[in-house]
Amino acid sequence: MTWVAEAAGSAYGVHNLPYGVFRSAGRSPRIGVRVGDFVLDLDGAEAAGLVLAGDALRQPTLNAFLALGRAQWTTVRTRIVELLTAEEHRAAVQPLLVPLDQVELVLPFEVGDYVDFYSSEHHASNVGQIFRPGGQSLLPNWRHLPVGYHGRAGTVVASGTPVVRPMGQRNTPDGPVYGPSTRLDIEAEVGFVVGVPSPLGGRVGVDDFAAHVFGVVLLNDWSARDIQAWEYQPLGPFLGKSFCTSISPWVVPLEALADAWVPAPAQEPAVLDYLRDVPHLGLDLRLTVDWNGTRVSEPPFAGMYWTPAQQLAHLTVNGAALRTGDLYASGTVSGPRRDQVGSFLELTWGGAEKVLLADGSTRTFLADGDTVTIGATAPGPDGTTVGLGEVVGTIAPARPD
Ligand SMILES: O=C(O)/C=C/C(=O)CC(=O)CC(=O)O
Ligand SMILES: [Ca+2]
Ligand SMILES: [Mg+2]
Repeated sequence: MTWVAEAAGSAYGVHNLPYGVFRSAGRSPRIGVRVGDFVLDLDGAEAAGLVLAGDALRQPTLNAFLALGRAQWTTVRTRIVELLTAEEHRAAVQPLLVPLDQVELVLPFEVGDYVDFYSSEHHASNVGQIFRPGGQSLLPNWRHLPVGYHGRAGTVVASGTPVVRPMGQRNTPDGPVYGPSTRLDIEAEVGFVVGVPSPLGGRVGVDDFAAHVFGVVLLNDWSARDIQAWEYQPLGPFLGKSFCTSISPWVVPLEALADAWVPAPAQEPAVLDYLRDVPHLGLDLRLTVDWNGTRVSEPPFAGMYWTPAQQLAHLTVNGAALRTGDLYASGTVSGPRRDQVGSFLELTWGGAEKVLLADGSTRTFLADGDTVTIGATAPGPDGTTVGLGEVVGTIAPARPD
C-alpha cells in the first residue's frame, strides 16, 4: 500500500506508474512517473541517488530510458514501488511529488518512425463500405496480413496541442477545389512505444514483442476525410492524415497491463507462420470518446483482429530496423455496434446521420472549437483499474493563404 495520499484505490496507484515528461515552476522538461494526482520527479530522484538508471532518468525525453531494455525497466519500476510504499523512504521522496495540476505535460519521447495499422475488422469493413460502396468491404489481403502505412513522425504532438484544420484539395462534382477541410474527423487508437531497437536486416518475431515494446499511449489520428477520399488511391493515406497525430502524455508500461491480456479473436484463414502468435492475445483496453463533453462512443480494444505482437512481427519481417522511440498505432478501434466506433465517419455513416451533443447542437464532422477527449482504462491486479490517461485536442480554424 502506498503512503501517497489518495493514490491507494486510484487508477494511478502503484500498480500503474505511467511515465511522462513534465514542466513545472519554469524549469526545463523532466521525466516523472504519475502516482495518484501527483508526479514523482524522477530527475530529482535519480539526482538524489534514490533510483539509479545511469542518468537515463535525467534527460528531457524518455528515449534513453526506453533504450535500456526490459531488465532495467523492471529494476527501476520495482525501486519506484519500494520508494512509494516503504514508510522509511517517505521523508526523502515526499518533496519530489509535484501536484498534477501544477505541471504541464509535454511530448514524452522523441518519436522515431510512426506506423499506423488498420486492424479492427469492424472499422475496416465500415470504411470499405463508406469509401467504396458496392465494392468488397474487406480487401482480399486483409485477413492475411496486418495492413498499415508509414505516417509522419514529425507531426506527432502532445495531448492538448491545438489541431489546426488542414487546408488541402478535395474533389467536388465540378472538379477539385482547394480550401479548409470540411470533413475533419478523429480516429481513436492505441499506440505502442518501441524501446529496444533492432538491426537493419533483422526480424523481430511474435515472441519478442515484450523485449522491444515498452508500453502504450492513446492516440488520435486526426483525419481529413475529404482530402483522404480524393488523394488515397493507389498509395494510401497521405496529407489527409499527416497534419497532426496526438498522443496521451502518459506511457503506460506493459508491466501495468499484465492483467489486461485476453484471447484475441480467432483468425480464419490461418495466418502464415511468421504471424502465428501462441498464445494469441490482445489487450482488454476500454476506450471512451467524448465530443465536447458528450460521451459518443466506447470502443473495445479487445476485439482487434490483429494483435500488437503480430503487427510488430509484420512491421520488421522485411528486415526493416526498429529505433528507440518508434511508434506504431493499432488502427482505429471500432467494435460491432454504432456506439463502439472509433471515428465520426462511422458514427455518422459518412456524414449521413447527425450526432446530438449535450448542448443541443448536432454534428457530422468536427467544427472549429470542438474538443475531443479519448480516454481508456484496463483491468489491473486484484480488481484494480489501470488508467491510461487521456488524449485531448481542440480544433483551431484553418489558416488560409
Ligand atoms: O480504407 C481506407 O481507404 C482508409 C482507411 C483509413 O482511414 C484508416 C486508417 O488510418 C487506419 C486505421 O486507423 O484503421
Ligand atoms: Ca488511423
Ligand atoms: Mg494522423
